[in-house]
Amino acid sequence: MIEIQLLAIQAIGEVFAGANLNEVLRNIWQINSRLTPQQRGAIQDIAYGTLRHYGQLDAILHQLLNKPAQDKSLHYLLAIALYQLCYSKAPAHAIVDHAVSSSRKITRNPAASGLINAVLRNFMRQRTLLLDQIKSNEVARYSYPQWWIDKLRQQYPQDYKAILLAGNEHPAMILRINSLRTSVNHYQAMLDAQGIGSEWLGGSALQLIRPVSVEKLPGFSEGLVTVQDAGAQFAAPLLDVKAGMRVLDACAAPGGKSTHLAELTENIKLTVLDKYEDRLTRLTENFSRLQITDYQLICGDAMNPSQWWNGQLYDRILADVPCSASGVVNRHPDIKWLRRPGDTDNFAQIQTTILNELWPLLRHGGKLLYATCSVFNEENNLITEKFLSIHQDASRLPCSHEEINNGQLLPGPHHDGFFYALLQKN
Ligand SMILES: C[S@@+](CC[C@H](N)C(=O)[O-])C[C@H]1O[C@@H](n2cnc3c(N)ncnc32)[C@H](O)[C@@H]1O
Repeated sequence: MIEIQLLAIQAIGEVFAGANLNEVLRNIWQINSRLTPQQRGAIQDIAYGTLRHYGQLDAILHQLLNKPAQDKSLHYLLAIALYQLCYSKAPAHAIVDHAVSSSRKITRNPAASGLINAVLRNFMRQRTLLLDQIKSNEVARYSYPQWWIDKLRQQYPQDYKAILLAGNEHPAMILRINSLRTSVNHYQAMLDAQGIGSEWLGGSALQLIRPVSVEKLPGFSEGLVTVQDAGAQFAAPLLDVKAGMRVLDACAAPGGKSTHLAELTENIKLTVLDKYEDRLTRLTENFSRLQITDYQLICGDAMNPSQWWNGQLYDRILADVPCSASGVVNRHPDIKWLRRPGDTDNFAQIQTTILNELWPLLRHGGKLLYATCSVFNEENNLITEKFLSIHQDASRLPCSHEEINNGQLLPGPHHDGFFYALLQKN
């Protein structure tokens, strides 16, 4: 457990220094190639769980420490051990013993191991009282930065608590059945035969009762299914693509929504664009696994179509723009600690530019779907309302789905948070 704790500390330290958790873990796996799948799973669980509940764990530490630990690694070690004590089934004495040993690997200062031991044992003695004392502290209760809580309360006075809590749940594993290759009923029977329970959510979406690794999914490498959140699966059907149409996915990588477009309608002229070469590599892997070969790939900037556009208008455009990702914190708990209050304004500028630049590429009568995985209004309705006020040739079509309210799909047990605005050129 000591090595697991130490690598989890490294991951959390790098996230708080500004790095993306997935990339950090990928690097840790690469450098420590001898880690077993179980060890990787344990590190991942501790890193994700500690970040998911960091507001609470940090508040407990503030109660227990007279002053914050000088060495940040010791602070993260305490947070990790508290996470394990509160949320794991590991025996408490083993967690404390291992934390003390881990502290010896971090520093030779003997006071450090004494501190770790005293703080953790103190927590175990006063657990109920300490948890009670931090109840009135919102950052501790919800485990989000205060500005994030305040923004959601202001924008969703009725729903903000449910949104915050949904972001702290373990994400569901949802599959999209490739309708070109199989059917929902048939694939569900294949899952049943493997002892993998699932629930149909509508359309091509099946939620697994318990997540499994993709290698265990029948026909995964042959392209029968894709792992994709149910909310993300709303995008392709909304765009209403017909055979023969020219379709642009302007922010396409890693290809979740564009592969869905290709699965839903055969014989479309699909162009997939993304600004980043490395992300396009992942996209091509996904296309080839799903055996989709008929598409045009462009590495280019959606903010600057003059660099890559050949002048032929599109019938449909998907603009799944870069955003704060505030609707998918359940999958990426690092996001809530990495974002800063001003980030939404920066994203809004990029989103507005992409929308304005893509609009001239759409033919008259054509449709553009503006999408984000954010719940912040500045990236969603505020962008599209401003766009509609400036572009007289644009109108907004309804996104008819009972769960989508004014374009916004709030995160819940069966899907993440998304925003969709379907715009038509008149
Ligand atoms: C929300 S993700 C898209 C997810 C994708 N649609 C899917 O369903 O798998 C946004 C994508 O936009 C890309 N991106 C960011 N800025 C861009 C730009 N200026 N032009 C084109 N792509 C951009 C990012 O690399 C990222 O892959």
